[in-house]
Order: sequence, then structure tokens, then C-alpha cells
Amino acid sequence: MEKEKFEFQAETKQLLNLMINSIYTNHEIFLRELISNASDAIDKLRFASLTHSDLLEGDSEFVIRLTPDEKAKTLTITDNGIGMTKEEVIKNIGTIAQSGTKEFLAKLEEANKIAKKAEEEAGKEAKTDATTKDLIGQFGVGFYSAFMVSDKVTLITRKAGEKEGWKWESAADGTYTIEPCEVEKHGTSITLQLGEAYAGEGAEQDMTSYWTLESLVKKYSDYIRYPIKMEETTEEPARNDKGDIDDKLPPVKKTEDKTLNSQTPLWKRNKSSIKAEEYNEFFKHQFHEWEDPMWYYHTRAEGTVEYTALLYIPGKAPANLYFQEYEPGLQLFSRSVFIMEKCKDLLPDYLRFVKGLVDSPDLSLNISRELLQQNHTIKVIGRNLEKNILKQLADMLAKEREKYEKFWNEYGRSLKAGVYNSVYDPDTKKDQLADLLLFMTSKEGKLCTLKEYTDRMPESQKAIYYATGKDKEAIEHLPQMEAVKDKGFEVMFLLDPVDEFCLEALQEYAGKKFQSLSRGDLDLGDVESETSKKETEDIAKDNETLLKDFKEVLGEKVNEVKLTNRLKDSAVCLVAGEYGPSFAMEQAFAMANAPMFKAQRILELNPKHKLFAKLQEAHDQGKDSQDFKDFCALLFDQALLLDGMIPDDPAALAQQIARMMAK
Ligand SMILES: Nc1ncnc2c1ncn2[C@@H]1O[C@H](COP(=O)(O)OP(=O)(O)OP(=O)(O)O)[C@@H](O)[C@H]1O
Repeated sequence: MEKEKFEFQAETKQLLNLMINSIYTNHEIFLRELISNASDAIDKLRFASLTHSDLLEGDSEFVIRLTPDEKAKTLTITDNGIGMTKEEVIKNIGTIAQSGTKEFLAKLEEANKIAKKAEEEAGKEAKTDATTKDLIGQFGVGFYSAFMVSDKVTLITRKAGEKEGWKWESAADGTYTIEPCEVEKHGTSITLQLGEAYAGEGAEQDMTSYWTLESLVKKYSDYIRYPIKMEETTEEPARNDKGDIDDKLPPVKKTEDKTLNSQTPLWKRNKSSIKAEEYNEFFKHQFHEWEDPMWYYHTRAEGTVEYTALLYIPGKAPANLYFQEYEPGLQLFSRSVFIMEKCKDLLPDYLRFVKGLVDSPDLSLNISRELLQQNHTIKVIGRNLEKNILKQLADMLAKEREKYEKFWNEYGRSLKAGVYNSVYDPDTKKDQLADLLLFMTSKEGKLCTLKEYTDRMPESQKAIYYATGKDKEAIEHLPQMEAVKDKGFEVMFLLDPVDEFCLEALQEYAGKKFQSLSRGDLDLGDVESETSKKETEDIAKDNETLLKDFKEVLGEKVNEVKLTNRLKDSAVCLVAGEYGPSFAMEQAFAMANAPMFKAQRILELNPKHKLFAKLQEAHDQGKDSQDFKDFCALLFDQALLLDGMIPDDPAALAQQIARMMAK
């Protein structure tokens, strides 16, 4: 078969350009990336050989080998892993399938556009470089990082169990070639033709030097489970026949095969011997992450079930965390042998953001996915880990507030969803989760816990008040805030659509009920409120016909029109009925394609407002008079606007305003 030439996919070209132009400064990580790939490939073969031992072709001694060639200025990384077929080479190496990398490129483009625009506007030097570096820091680019140090990359591979081998080559000029070739052993070898700066004496970093390579392996890949080997050639002074050193004789060269890494899986080592950087490096290697985690937790248990777990919370929540395509789960091992990539039966769904691994000798290597859910060991480990994670988070909240708030901003939504889930799953640790919730409040504009809120509640306050809205400002301006603020009560701001569902599920905290400012009657629970409530009831009795006629004018738009004592300076507000969803919930349902869940709309009027007297005057002209109808419609639209909703018929609204103004 002839050599075939292919074009890289557009996105791959883009990525390659970035690599060649070496925008990213940390070039040495290419070795970690290639070693990781080699280790993954061996993992795959090791796993496949559990059921098909013939795939090993009699070679069960797994090894990753580095072969530098000083003269040729090349470095070859070889593994005896699973290898690739021609189709796999094209699919894996020629195209970018990873959604993360695509997302990276899209963001990069966007950042470049913004930077360019800013540069044009300010007439300053471009910030593009810095932005790009920041972004590259967030995403892994795997195999392509080889081009940061090489002018040409040659990959030779043969899939275990197949006869045909393949040679892939690219000088990163937008194309690559593939041709068949003889490959004796299954696996992959990647030869880098190193650039000027990376080989030979005087190089910025000589990637053909034993010392450089050894230190890079120690730094980034020490815990790789398979030996990373390299030949070391040393020179010893020659000795004469008597065994004495003789300077006149040429030195004796000695070549030894050395293993560069310690190979102990990090999680098997003693906690006290592991540095924070090692935990961080391991996280990036093992879970294909690019940034340091914000939290890690290493634990060993020796009870009825024995296990070691190493858990992490990534520094940033992935963009697709709440989408179906996101696959949560921990890696499973048994005595350091890999069983499964994503076991999602260990942790409850609300902890989907936790990454990590569990190694337990009590797990069978051949456990099937179907049986996992009922597996006793899995259940025990999962329950313990959930308990530990919640305890650790509570500790973080108590001792490292700033760190916890950062965590909350990334993952708070998951915990809220966990509380909501307690409606369906009584096993959910609702109370512990409630203690971990944070909300912005009207006091100080800071995040606060429910405990902090209830601890500082004045004696006279009977409920935990909250309001929903798109942002803090919108809530601050709600007419419903007036009376509560007047009393000096603190109000929790619910800015996320899931917030209200979460509080619904909790119902109360520390014996105090949650009370929405925009739902049902607002009982501020004090003597003053009682008196004013009575007064309002009396006025309502006197205006029974007016309220009935008002409702008639608005028709289906509202369920009820009534008087209220919850307003101070505003004339009107719209609230939802006590039972059934709130407006915010209605919107969330509509977004989730369930528009049948509608809130009851209750229009409340402030009888002490000047406009109420005007409304009475208009009503005196008759319930069918234009003035009364305009008044009703305008008050309703005002209430809608105050609640952040758009009136149905802006043209009618404009006419009504015009008629009123012309008076
Ligand atoms: N040494 C190898 N042996 C077998 N397959 C390999 C090897 N190196 C790369 N591959 C294949 O090529 C794919 C792409 O590799 P690449 O390093 O670009 O991304 P990745 O490993 O999937 O993700 P990451 O960005 O985390 O490294 C791998 O998923 C794997 O299927």
C-alpha cells in the first residue's frame, strides 16, 4: 500500500499552530503528556488481556521506554500497550474529538477577538498573549504538545492482536501521512525530531540528556504504574592489568538500563510522605486535568470493608457539569489493578463534581456494571465517602471561609440540588447539606449560612424571609421588601432558579419556617402587624365591590385582587398564592418544558397609598368607565414591571398612560 496524505481537521490545524508558535511557556510538559498516553495504552491492553490473554502475544512485561539520540537530535517514547489500527490513528491523532479541546479553541477565538478589539480601542499593545496563556492553562492538549518541542513527529504503531503496523508522520504543516509498515511488537513508539532549542549542547533544555529526562520523569510521572526505562551510559576511568586507574587508557563506557520512576501508586503511599504538589500533579495526570484541584482528600479505611480513596474537587466546575453528557463517577481499582473508569454508583449524584479513585481488595476485578448498584462493598464505601466529604466541607466552611465560598461559587448548585433531591430520596443527608448552604442577604451583601441568619434573627422575627429575583438590585426594589426592611428584618436573596426548590424541600431550619415575600400572606408576626392587618381587613370590607369590579376588569390575568398591609411606599404588588409554585418556579418549569405548572397570581393593593383614593374616585364614575378600566390595567402592569415581567400589550399600556397624562 502507498503512502497516503491527509489534511488535518481545521481545529487540529489551529491547535498545532498554537503549539508551534509556542505560546505556552511550559514546554517540558510534553513528556508528561506522552508518558500518560503510553500508560493509558498499557492500562487498556492490561484490561483487555484479562479476558483475551492472547493479546499480550507472550509479552506481559509492560514498559515505557525513552530513547534519546543525541546525534540525530531525536527522542523516542515507546510503549508496549494496546497500539492503534489505521482508523484509530486517523480518528485519535488526526482529529480533535474531545469536547474540552473544542471548547478551548472556541474560547480562545473569543478571547482573541475581545483582546483585539480592546487593543484597537485603546491603541495599546495586545493582551492576546497573556489571555491565550491563561486559557491554555485551563485545557489539556495531549498528544499535540509534542509539537511544542519538535519540528517533525513520527508515530509507529501496531494494535495488539493485529498483523498490520502503521507509520504516521507530520511536520505540522497542515498535513500528515500514513503508510503501512512492519512493526515487530504491539504498541506505539513516537519519535520527536527535536527543535534547535531542545537538543544538543547550548540548547535551552536538552531533551536528549539523561539528566533532563530523568528529572522530568521524577517531577511529572513518578507514580506511573509501569516502569519508565532508559539506558544510561556512564564513563569510568580505565584500569590497567593490576587493577589501578590508568589515565592514559581511553575511559570505559558502561551502559545500564535504569528505571526512572518509583512506580508506587500515589494513593498507596503514606499520607505524611506526600507533598501537596505531588497530589496536584497526580490529579492532573490521572484525571486528564490541566489545573490544580481546589481540594483533595486521602483516606484509608480498615473496617468491615478495606479501602483507600483519593478524592479531588477540580479548581473549576466543568462547563457541562449539569448536562446529560457529563459522566460523573470515581475510578475503581482492586489491589492497584484498574477495574473501571467511572463508577457512578459510589457517590450520590449531588457529589457529581468529585473526582478521584477508590482502591479496595474487597472488590472483584470482574464485577459487572449491572451488579455494581447492589454490591455491598460499593454501598458501604460510598456511604462512608459521602459522610467524609460532607464533614470535610463543613470543616472547610468553618475554618477556611474564603476557600469555601470559592467552592460554593463553583459547586453550590450541586449541593442545592442534593437538598431538593431529598424529596425523592429520604436517605439524602438533608440536614448536613442545609448547614452547607450559602445565600446572599440584604445585610452587608455577603454570603451567609442559614445558621448565621437564624443566630442573628431578632426575637420578634418569626420566619426566615426570602425573595427571588434576577439580581440583588431587582430584589432590593421589590415593593414587598418595604415592610420587612422597615422592621429591620434580614432577607435572603434567591438568585438561582433552584434556590426556591431547595428551600421548599427543607421547609424550615432551626425550627423557623421559610417565608417568601412574594407568596401567600406575609405575616410579620408582631402586634403592630396584627393591628394593621385588622385595619386593612376593615377597609377591604368597605371596598368589597371595588375589589370585585377590579378583578372583573383584569379577568383571567389574576386569580384575586385584594388589599394588603405588606406595602409602605408602593401602591401595588403581585404575589403568588401560598400553595402551588412561585413566579420564579413557574419560570423554571417553563424552561424545563413543563409550562402547565403555573403560579396563582394575586394582585395586592396598598389602601394607604394616594393612588388607592384615586382608584376609588375612578370607581365612583362606574365600573365600566374608561378611567376605572385604565386605572386597573395600569396598576396591574406596574406590578408586573416591578416584578421583572413584561406587560402583554405594550401598545395598550402606552395608550392608557397617554390618556392619563392628557387629563
Ligand atoms: N501511545 C498511545 N497508544 C495508543 N493510543 C494512543 C497513544 N497516544 C495517544 N493515543 C490515542 O490518541 C488519543 C488522543 O490523544 P491525546 O493525548 O491527544 O488526548 P487524550 O489522551 O485523549 O486526552 P488528554 O488531553 O487528556 O491527553 C488518545 O485518547 C488515544 O486513544
